[in-house]
Amino acid sequence: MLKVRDTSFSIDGNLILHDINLTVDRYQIVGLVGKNGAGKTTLFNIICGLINFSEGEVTFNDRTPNDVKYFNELFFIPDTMLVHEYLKGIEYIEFVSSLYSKEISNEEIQSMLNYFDLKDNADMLIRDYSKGMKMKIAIIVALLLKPKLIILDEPFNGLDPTSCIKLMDALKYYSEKYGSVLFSSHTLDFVEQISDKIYFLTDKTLREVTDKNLMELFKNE
Ligand SMILES: Nc1ncnc2c1ncn2[C@@H]1O[C@H](COP(=O)(O)OP(=O)(O)OP(=O)(O)O)[C@@H](O)[C@H]1O
Repeated sequence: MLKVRDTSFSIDGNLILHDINLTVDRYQIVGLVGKNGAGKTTLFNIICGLINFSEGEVTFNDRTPNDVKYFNELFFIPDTMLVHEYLKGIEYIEFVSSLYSKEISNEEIQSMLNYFDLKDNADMLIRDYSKGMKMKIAIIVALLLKPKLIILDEPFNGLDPTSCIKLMDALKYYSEKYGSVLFSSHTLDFVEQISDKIYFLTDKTLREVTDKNLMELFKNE
């Protein structure tokens, strides 16, 4: 379903990503690791059609990012999620679901808020949310919309340990029932625990990790 083929990207003549090949299949969780500045966010921005690439091809269900339908079934949660500060949590959920023309039952919303321990904050302005709470409301929206692919850039950042465990369980459940997940993280344990496939971004190139011993990889970085 998601295919990145022989894709390269440069900024002002500096090569950031070289000849990237990546696939995410249906119902798969794919983890992406790499040191600071390796190019993970850049790669997600390319996949999400937010920046243009110089060479290669990106397709999602055979559509390219210059086709408006490409974005229909893909939901991206950036590392610093820009949520609408002057909406309440519950209003934000309602607003985004209306943008996507998705009817989500109140029961489903309440159960998701409850699961991520945000029920008591649903009527609070997002402006007053903590960093972790903002990430959780974005994750809740993504899970409720049920797109075919959720892309999350460092979703565990700022989450407390209980929320991290809940997020891992929620992503596993999501990938079994609804769709695929592509995420990046610096927490190697989480990546090893939930990923069906892991990619390592280093020296501008991407390779699939087969032995799952990520600690060893980073020792030699
Ligand atoms: N707008 C920009 N102009 C110039 N260089 C940029 C720009 N955006 C990103 N870069 C460079 O591209 C490289 C990859 O950055 P990117 O943010 O994709 O890394 P990352 O793997 O997500 O890092 P981190 O783990 O720290 O979030 C870095 O060397 C960065 O300096």
